[in-house]
Amino acid sequence: MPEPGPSPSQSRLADAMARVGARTRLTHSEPHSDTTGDLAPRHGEESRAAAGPDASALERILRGPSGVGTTGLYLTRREEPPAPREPGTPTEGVPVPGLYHHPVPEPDPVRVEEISHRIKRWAVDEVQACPPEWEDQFDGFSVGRYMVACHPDSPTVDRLMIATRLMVAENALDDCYCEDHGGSPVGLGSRLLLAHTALDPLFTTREYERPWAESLRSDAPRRAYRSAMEYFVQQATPSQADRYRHDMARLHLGYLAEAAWAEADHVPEVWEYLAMRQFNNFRPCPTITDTVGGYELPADLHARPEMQRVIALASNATTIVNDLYSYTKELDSPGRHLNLPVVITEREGVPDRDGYLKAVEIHNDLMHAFESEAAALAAACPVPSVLRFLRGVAAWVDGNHYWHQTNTYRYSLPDFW
Ligand SMILES: CC(C)=CCC/C(C)=C(\C)COP(=O)(O)OP(=O)(O)O
Ligand SMILES: [Mg+2]
Repeated sequence: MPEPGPSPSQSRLADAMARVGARTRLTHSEPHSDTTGDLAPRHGEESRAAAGPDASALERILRGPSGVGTTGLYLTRREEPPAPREPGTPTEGVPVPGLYHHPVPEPDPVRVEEISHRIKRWAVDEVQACPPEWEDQFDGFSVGRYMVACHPDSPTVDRLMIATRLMVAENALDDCYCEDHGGSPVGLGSRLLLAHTALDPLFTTREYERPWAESLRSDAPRRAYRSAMEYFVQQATPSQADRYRHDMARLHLGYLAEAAWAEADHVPEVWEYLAMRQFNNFRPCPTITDTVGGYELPADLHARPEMQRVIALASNATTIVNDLYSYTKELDSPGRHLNLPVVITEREGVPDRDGYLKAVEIHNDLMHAFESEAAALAAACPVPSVLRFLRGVAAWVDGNHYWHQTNTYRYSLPDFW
């Protein structure tokens, strides 16, 4: 059976590789940003060897192994292709003008419906994380559509539910501890640490383990974290579970920095904000793409500096997308809600519109850097699990943009154009 043609994310990596091959050499040391604010090539260690393979070679790599006897190299394949969008079906919402992004096919409505039904039952009945007064907001979040769009290679609904429960749990904690469902920076550190033990358990004496275990049932975030993590570890390898715990510790550290600035009513420098947003970040979502897909990126390949840089760049791009689409919602919320356009405007003394448009440019620079680095890594390390993981991260980036653009229940664009 002929292999399917390259998906958007595969073609994108191939295009980016062509750009990398034609551009100045990238090196393997840490990033060094120059005065232009672009992600300049990094200084230090030896430059990368001669330009990488041409785009067609990379497309062949990214399509993965083909021919007789290679099916087994794909640990899992989707049961059915995503349903094509009916011609002329308008997608809700419009993309931010000038935002570099890749449209995605409309998520399979059958799968969206199934996930939406299952996750509502879990949130309402299984973990009591969604009281009746929050149900409209829960439905408006459209988490089923979000996750189907972000994990197009998930072979089963059960595996997709792993990501969906974690997404709901992560947002429940953000809403209840940090945002508009009773959130506060005061005492956040204690609440976050105790909730984190639902992911990264306490090991202590029997006498004290009992009250700890009881505490995990004491509020919606902890019930949701504990249950979602239980389902996750049933399908994840120990190294995937450890990766996720590490990424969630990063997230919670980011929440604490944001809370410290809120308590002091402090506006950070732009670079300080970008550093915080690299931790208060969607990272724990794309990095489970292999668990959701039913394969594993080995721990040693995940730990490579080049892979860590790709993950950070992709995750940063996804999170600045949130800053851009949630800008008006956050302007309308009580107090000052920090996001990249607001911090640029305040710290660089420019009008709101200019701050917003500069944030768009920063997002675009991050996206181009992600794609170039991912393409270079794909060419340098064409291991099937690496290629599939990179495609999965790229798909998460695209699906995340699709969800932000189309969630007109939650987001609307400023009138800057
Ligand atoms: C799902 C997940 C891991 C979230 C991590 C951090 C987070 C809550 C975001 C990146 C979304 O940011 P924000 O708090 O601004 O959310 P909204 O703009 O209210 O959607
Ligand atoms: Mg936001």
